[in-house]
Amino acid sequence: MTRPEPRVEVHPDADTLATTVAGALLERLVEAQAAGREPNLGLTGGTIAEAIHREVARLGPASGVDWSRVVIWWGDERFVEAGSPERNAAQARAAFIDPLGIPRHRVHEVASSGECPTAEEAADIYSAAIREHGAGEFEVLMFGLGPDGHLASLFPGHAGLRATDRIAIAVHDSPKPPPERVSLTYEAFDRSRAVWFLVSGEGKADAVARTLGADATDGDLATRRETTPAVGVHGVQETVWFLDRAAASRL
Ligand SMILES: O=C1O[C@H](COP(=O)(O)O)[C@@H](O)[C@H](O)[C@H]1O
Repeated sequence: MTRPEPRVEVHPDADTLATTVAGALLERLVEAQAAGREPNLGLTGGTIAEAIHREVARLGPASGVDWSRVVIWWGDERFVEAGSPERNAAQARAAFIDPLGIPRHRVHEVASSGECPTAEEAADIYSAAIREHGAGEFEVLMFGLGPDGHLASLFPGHAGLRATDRIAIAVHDSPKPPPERVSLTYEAFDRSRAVWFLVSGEGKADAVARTLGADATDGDLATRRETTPAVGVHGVQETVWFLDRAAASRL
C-alpha cells in the first residue's frame, strides 16, 4: 500500500513542541468525532509525551472533544507492578486521563506484573482487546524515539522486530530499564490513520537523522529495521515528525 511521505515539523523548543502537538491532537479528535468516529488514541511514554499530556489536560476542557467517547491505548508498556511510577499508563493517567475524566472503561491498559504471571500473557490479553476494537485502527498513534532509534519497545537487534503474526509481544532484556515490557508490533502500527513521532532534545538528533535518512533509502526494510527500528513506520493517512530544533539539528 502506498502511503504519504512523512512530513517534518520543526518547533523552536520542547515547550512549543508540546503545545503544538497537544493542539493538533485535540483538533484531530474533534474532527474524528464530528465524522462519527469514536477515536482510538495510541499513547507513548517518555519525557516529551509527559509535557504533551499536561498540555492536553490544560487545553482539553475547552477543545470541544467529547472525552466520554475517546478510547485510550498504549504503544508499549513496562511490565511492572500496577502502582509503579515506571508505568507509561500511570504517567498519562495522572497528567490528563484522570483530570479530563475519561471513563475507566475507555482506557485499555496493558496488564501489570501483579495481574498477570508473564509478559507473554499480558501481550496476548492486550492483543485480544485491540482485536475487539478494530484491530488497531488508531486515529493517532504516537511514538517517542530513543537515542538508539527504538520506538515503542522495539529495540535494535531484538526479536520483536521480526514478529509478523502478532499485534502485541512480550519484550525481555530491554536495554532501557525496566527490562520486561509489552510492545505493539509493526502489524499494529501499519493500521493507524496517523502516526506521529514526538522527539525533543539534542540527544535524539542522531537517531532522527538516521531514521529519516534510512526511510528515504531503498533496500530491504527488515534489514534496515534491525539497526533503526523506527524506519518505515507510516500512517495510512499521514506520518508527522514533530521535532524541536535540537532534535532536528542533524537533518
Ligand atoms: O521507554 C520508553 O521510552 C521511550 C522514549 O522516552 P524518552 O524519555 O526518551 O522520551 C518511549 O517512547 C516509550 O514509550 C517508553 O516505554
